[in-house]
Amino acid sequence: MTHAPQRFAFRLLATDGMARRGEITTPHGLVRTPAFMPVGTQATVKAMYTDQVRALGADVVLGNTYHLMLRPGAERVARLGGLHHFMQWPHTILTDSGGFQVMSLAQLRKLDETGVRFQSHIDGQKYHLTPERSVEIQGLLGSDIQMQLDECIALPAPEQEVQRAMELSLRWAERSRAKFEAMGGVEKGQGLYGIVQGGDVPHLRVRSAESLAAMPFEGYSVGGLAVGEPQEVMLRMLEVTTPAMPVDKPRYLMGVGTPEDILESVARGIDQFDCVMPTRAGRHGLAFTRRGKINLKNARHADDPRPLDEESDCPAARQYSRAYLHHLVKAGEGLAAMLLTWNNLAYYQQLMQGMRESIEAGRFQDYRASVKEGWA
Ligand SMILES: Nc1nc(=O)c2cc3nc(NCCN4CCCCC4)[nH]c3cc2[nH]1
Repeated sequence: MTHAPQRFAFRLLATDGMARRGEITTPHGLVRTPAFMPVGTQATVKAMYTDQVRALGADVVLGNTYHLMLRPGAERVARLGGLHHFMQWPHTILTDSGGFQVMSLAQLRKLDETGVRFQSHIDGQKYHLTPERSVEIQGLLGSDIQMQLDECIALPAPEQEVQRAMELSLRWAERSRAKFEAMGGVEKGQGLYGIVQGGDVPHLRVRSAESLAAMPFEGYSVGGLAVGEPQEVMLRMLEVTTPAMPVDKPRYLMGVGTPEDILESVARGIDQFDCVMPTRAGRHGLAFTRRGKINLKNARHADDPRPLDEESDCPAARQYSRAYLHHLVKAGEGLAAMLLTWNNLAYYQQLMQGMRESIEAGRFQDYRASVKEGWA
């Protein structure tokens, strides 16, 4: 008899203040939290092999419904065996639902109660993305952790606009959930996350979180942040939002962030993160290190024989001189993006591992202080 796959599960292993150490079980393995999820928008973590991403300690990578529905197409990926096989990543995949990317990338967008109509930024083809179609696409891709379709608005925005978008997202949460259950996602052990909206308005944040908590989502995202608001506004919204979220489900802060953003957000109860920062910055000559950021475009590195960080266990940080990396960046060599992306993802995963260990040991505040000292 075909044995039913294990159900999606989250175990809280330790807490230290609001910081949490947990473990998510998905159909493709375990996700250790706090977790940083490298972004693999078009079925690749840019400039990296999947084995390398795994070797750095990543348990999950992020894919995007918007990009993959346009190219190569969700049905085509399904015909070819699903996204895990297509990109040769046999571990957990989380996918975003497309709403955020439509609003930031597509042309001629029209949003209404049914969903969002738009034209592809690639070839102008017309699409109608609904909560149901977004879940269907994520199912076709074989995503282990799926997102509801939501409406994320830029900040600052008038309160009635924030309320309208938050209430629409709640109605779309219901429709996304119904489609996910009709497609058998629960039985497959996949998870669907509700996304908390509410902008920078505390009582709307709490209403959104409490309404979603009444629905049986496997996890909850905090959306509508990292959209141009100051860091202190983002952190303040976390302080009002995470206490209103279920304590026994994963919490995912979308699109965040810098190492400092992540440290401060773990301190306020967030478990999962994704951001293009380490990979995009790597392609633009920027290295994240324990001593802060280094811009390798800068001529001051031209004769510097030192590596980025001789104590790092990542070859990109330990073996190559800053002079060489500066040369590669100035020469526009592809190896520059490869080595700096490798270094940056290594740094982010080392930061997450350090947080996980410090929470287990009840020493998160000491770890947070020591990391910040290094940047000073
Ligand atoms: N479905 C969905 N809903 C959101 O409210 C959302 C909110 C988000 N906020 C961001 N911020 C990304 C910020 N990023 C920082 C580095 C440079 C590129 C932009 N990504 C997001 C993705 C999101 N996805």
